[in-house]
Amino acid sequence: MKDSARLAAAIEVLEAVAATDRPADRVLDRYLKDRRYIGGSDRGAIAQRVWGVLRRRARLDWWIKKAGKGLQRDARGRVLADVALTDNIDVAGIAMLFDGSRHAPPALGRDESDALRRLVGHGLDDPGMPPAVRAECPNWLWPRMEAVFGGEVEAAVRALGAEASFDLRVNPLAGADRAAVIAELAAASVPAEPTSLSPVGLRLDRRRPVDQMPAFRDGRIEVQDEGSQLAALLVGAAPGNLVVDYCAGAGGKSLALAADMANKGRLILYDVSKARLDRAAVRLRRAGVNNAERRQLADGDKSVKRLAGKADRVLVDAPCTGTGTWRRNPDAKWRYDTEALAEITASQRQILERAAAMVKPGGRLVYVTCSVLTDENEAIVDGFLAETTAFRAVPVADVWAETVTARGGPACPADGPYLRLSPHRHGTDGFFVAVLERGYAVGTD
Ligand SMILES: C[S@@+](CC[C@H](N)C(=O)[O-])C[C@H]1O[C@@H](n2cnc3c(N)ncnc32)[C@H](O)[C@@H]1O
Repeated sequence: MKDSARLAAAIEVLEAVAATDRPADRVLDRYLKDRRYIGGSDRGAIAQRVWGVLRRRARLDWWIKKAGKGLQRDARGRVLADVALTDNIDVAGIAMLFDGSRHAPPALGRDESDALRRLVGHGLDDPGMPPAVRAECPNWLWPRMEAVFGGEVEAAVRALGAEASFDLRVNPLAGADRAAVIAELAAASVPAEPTSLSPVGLRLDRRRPVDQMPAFRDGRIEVQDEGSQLAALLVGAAPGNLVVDYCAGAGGKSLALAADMANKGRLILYDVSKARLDRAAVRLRRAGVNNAERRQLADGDKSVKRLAGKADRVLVDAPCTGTGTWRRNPDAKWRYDTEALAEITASQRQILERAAAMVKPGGRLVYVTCSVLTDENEAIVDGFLAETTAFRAVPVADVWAETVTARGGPACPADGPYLRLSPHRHGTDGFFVAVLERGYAVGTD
């Protein structure tokens, strides 16, 4: 493929991303699957441009505005600005790539050439950019990020948008042991190190097609961010427990809960999405889990009511804005606004209340999001606790000592009632975890 055809393909993918709610990685996968004739290095170049433009979007848009008329804030405009600002190439060179020939993008217009002339020679960063633009943060979210991260806000938000690490969880249910898996991967020339916080994780040097490896096929490893591993460990699921994973999705955390239960007791996966629960089934089978039930939620679900006051552990991995996963989904940050946030927080509060009813006296309700925003985290949990006397927050350092340090992990990196993980501090995706315990005596509301 010529460079011009790669750029045309990147523009097509970015247009498709803008036209759908599906995550960018799915859109890109589909695009490439439908075009199997595209070779490996071309795929890499297309993906690199697509991810680069998505990660640099705020700064590209700032330059597009500055360049005046000629470039639009759309897929073509952003790719043109990206080439001008990051490829060290002049306008004549860009015109050779955008020449309208077969497989190339349509030829440059005069206004486009003029606008590009105002960009060429500049780098992507500029001292005149507002901090939110420099950090690639949507404007409406910046004050919220400042409230969470204070003086570290720029470093924190930049890290949220940088490239993600690639982590695996080792699965003892399938007979895996961390040191043995490291040795096996090393023999296949895949360097892996133990994760620094999770006692059951491995960090690879970069993203790898692990689904081709025997350790993945026979369920000894799973792809899971270290932050997600920690959230699951903090649930403290134990053999013989009744554990409910109330927003189980495709089962990422259910797999980890099942491992902690050693296949003893009952693990119930709920979700509103049948497609996700179906994907969970495949993963549960591969991981050797045989004590899990999957249930699609419907309104007024009787099976939830039957579990009232029965569960030892209920995990609520709530649907959220995903600000903590921008490293993996850079497109997601542009999909929300204050209205969408208000809808999400209303649903989080409702889900937490429904899930709470299933917890038995002495049992625990664990609320998790992969967002760093106070609206979705402390505000939800504190609002819930303010209206019930049945639950109290267990300080996260206490839970961590029981569930992470006791398994060979380090001391808790946080104090206070809740845990907030973020890439700039912990090298994980952004996560929030609150552990609430139902008392035996006081209030049952
Ligand atoms: C953060 S994702 C779960 C990820 C999953 N726990 C994992 O570790 O892979 C949130 C899930 O909540 C589900 N969900 C959305 N609304 C829900 C509701 N009202 N009740 C239960 N689950 C819901 C979504 O379908 C989605 O799968």
